[in-house]
Amino acid sequence: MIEVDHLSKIYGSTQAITDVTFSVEPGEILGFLGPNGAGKTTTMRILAGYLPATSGTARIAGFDVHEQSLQVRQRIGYLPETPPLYPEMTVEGFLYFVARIKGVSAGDRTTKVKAAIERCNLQDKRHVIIRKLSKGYRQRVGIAQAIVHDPPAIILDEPTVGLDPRQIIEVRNLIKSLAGTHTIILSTHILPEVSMTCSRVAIINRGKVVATNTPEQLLTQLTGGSGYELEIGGEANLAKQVLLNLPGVSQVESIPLAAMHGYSPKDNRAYLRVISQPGVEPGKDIAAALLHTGFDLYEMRRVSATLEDVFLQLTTEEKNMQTEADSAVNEEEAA
Ligand SMILES: Nc1ncnc2c1ncn2[C@@H]1O[C@H](COP(=O)(O)OP(=O)(O)OP(=O)(O)O)[C@@H](O)[C@H]1O
Repeated sequence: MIEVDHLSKIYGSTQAITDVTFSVEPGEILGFLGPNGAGKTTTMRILAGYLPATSGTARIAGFDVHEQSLQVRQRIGYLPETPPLYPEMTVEGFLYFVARIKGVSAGDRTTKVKAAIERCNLQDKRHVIIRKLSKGYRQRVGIAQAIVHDPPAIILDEPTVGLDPRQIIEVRNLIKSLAGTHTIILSTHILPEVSMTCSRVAIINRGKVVATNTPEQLLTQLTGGSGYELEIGGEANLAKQVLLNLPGVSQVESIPLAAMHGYSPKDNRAYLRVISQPGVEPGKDIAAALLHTGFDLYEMRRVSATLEDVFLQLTTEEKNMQTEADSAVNEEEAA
């Protein structure tokens, strides 16, 4: 239903997105997840036909977002980061207005507006002026304007930002209720939003899609399942060599500072995460090998990888690689 093929966008000298490729199947909710500045809004605006790409193509229901923007706009609902509302209109008046400009025929408008109001649970507010609504209700009106012409595809850019926890749950439930009959892209920087709402996730970092999969498969693909976190006394690289030689150990990495929940790092200690092969329990061997080779073992605990680990791993590795590349360029320039 939505096909994005090698999209890139350059603003002046800023490369906002590079070679972004993914697709969304009919009825699916795809979470488009990335840290601030990753390129989510740029991608969403291109898909909605509001911004031309520098290169690449995107198709919605078979129509090119740039070449056939009129057909595309009839087939998508778009909720930008700031909903486009007319504050002096009533909820119902505004939805009639949007239905008209989205090309809903006069005969169909009443049914469509009524359906959008019911779907977004706005019955009590239909005659209220938008300016007087709370942020949560305004967001519902934003979603109602996106779906009033009953489009097959919906693009939501950070739909729960600024809402209180109760409103967040309501808006997430509303989005989930739209899946199946609609194809949805939900852009967000909030991890739990993806695990709670989406069937698949594309992770974007520094303008590039670094992974696309179901949340469960991302965990298996990138971490191989569960593992252990260790706090040891001694040199991290030596310990990594010792541990990588053990049967059942597939990966050993330093825990990034940002992911050190519950640890306050101390000098001369190393903090490692050991990933074990699925179905293997190498805990006893890890402890024995470390003590045998002269390391102190201060803490060892079993951990199940979370989507947060995967997200941090993907977004931190990319950053590290980029920092290394940047410093290589700087060294070359200095030489
Ligand atoms: N109009 C613009 N002119 C120049 N640079 C821009 C423009 N819009 C975005 N950028 C840059 O492009 C990059 C991607 O921005 P974008 O808004 O798409 O990211 P985002 O993932 O939506 O971030 P956020 O979650 O903070 O909204 C950033 O480096 C941003 O500074």
